[in-house]
Amino acid sequence: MSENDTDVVVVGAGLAGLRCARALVDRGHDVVVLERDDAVGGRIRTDHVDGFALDRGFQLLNPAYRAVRRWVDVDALGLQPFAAGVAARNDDGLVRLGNPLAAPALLLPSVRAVLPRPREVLAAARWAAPLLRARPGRRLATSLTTASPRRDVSRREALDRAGVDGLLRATLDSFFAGVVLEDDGSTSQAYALLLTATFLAGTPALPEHGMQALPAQLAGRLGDRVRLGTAVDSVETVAGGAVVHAGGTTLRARQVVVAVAGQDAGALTGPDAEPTPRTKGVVTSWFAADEAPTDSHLLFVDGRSRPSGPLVNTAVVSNPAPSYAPAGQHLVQASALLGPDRPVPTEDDVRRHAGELLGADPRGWRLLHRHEVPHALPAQPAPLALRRPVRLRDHLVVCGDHRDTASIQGALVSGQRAALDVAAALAR
Ligand SMILES: Cc1cc2nc3c(=O)[nH]c(=O)nc-3n(C[C@H](O)[C@H](O)[C@H](O)COP(=O)(O)OP(=O)(O)OC[C@H]3O[C@@H](n4cnc5c(N)ncnc54)[C@H](O)[C@@H]3O)c2cc1C
Repeated sequence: MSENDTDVVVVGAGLAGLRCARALVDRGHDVVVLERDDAVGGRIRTDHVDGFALDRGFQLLNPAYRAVRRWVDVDALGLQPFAAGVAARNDDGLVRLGNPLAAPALLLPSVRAVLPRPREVLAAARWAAPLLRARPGRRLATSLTTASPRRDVSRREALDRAGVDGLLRATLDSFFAGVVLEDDGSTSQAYALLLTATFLAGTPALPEHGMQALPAQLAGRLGDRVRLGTAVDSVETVAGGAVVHAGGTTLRARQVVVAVAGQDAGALTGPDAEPTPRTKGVVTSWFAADEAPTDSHLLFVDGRSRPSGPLVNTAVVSNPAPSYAPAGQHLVQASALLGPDRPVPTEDDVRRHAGELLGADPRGWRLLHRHEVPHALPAQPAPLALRRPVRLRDHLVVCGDHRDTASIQGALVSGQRAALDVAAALAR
């Protein structure tokens, strides 16, 4: 045994790798985490520009995620909640729809928006009915996916079958486009319902010091077990363990956990890796404004019959999250889909569309930065595969959001599952 030997090497310090490492350390194992980048967080990083906090791609933390409630000190993050709803620009103006239980101020606007549309409301209720039918006492995710896995269809098909159209369809479609990063309705209906339940259970928010505070908190408990700036070149399983090559260093461990994003995993796990998951991209433009374009704390979407594009959503982030902008300044995010057939939109188009949705003149806004994230999320088509195996072979385990749901919740759960599998193997 060389001096480098350890029980477990975890490759990657995103949420999955950090959760996995922490669970193993708590069980008394020696763990080393190797991270390629100069900080932990993976897809959850925050840049600080001219006093503004700019997350690398707009995203929100829902404190209702079970994994977050269980493994994150939510109070320490100083969460700043958005309003629990959306503002949809439609052909007649702006409507505000929300969960009145979480945001009582949205009760009247929501009632006003849906009252003239009883048929649409009934259809939307039909679409969401499986949420009500979920068996009491079972986890919703399990209920939705194991009750009738073969019946899971795309969210487009489910909405069509339920007859959802008009304003509610346009609002649901544009809202989901920004969450699951596709606007063709290809995401699993079971996953769309799971997300809906999570949005009803909790209000998405931003930590006081930016989204990166979340992985930073998880890493803080690991101390110098995390080695930054260490890109792993290869992982080799050998008799009794695995060997990890990183730069000039070789590390031998009894178990290795590859906790990198799905599109990068195959290069390290070798020929028996699962097929690389299809990913979806997003580009977020961040603007500074001297005047708040609106005082709303909502996310704005395009619910018009002919959306002008290119944005899936926009928001004045500093309204709900004042810590994201210096005093007297305002921060606007504007996000568009990114992919092979979705090039980065021009700044003029982004500015125009954000101005239309927010009902403001965008000409004075200053572009602070544009984050292009081509592999933001693994696709979640139907039928939803909720729990993919984490053990690839003896001494080698994988985790990451590509093993569970494409979310903060999924990444944390996959890390925990990997840790339990590794702990069991170490005990043998
Ligand atoms: C723009 C955007 C918006 C999102 N919005 C939401 C949202 O609102 N709500 C939600 O729940 N989820 C959201 N997500 C998804 C969520 O952020 C991810 O699911 C989660 O962060 C994935 O964590 P992970 O640990 O699986 O992977 P990653 O974060 O990708 O971590 C993998 C780590 O491995 C490292 N690595 C890769 N290769 C190597 C190597 N060879 N050697 C060493 N290290 C390596 C990487 O640097 C990285 O740190 C969003 C994601 C993005 C990008």
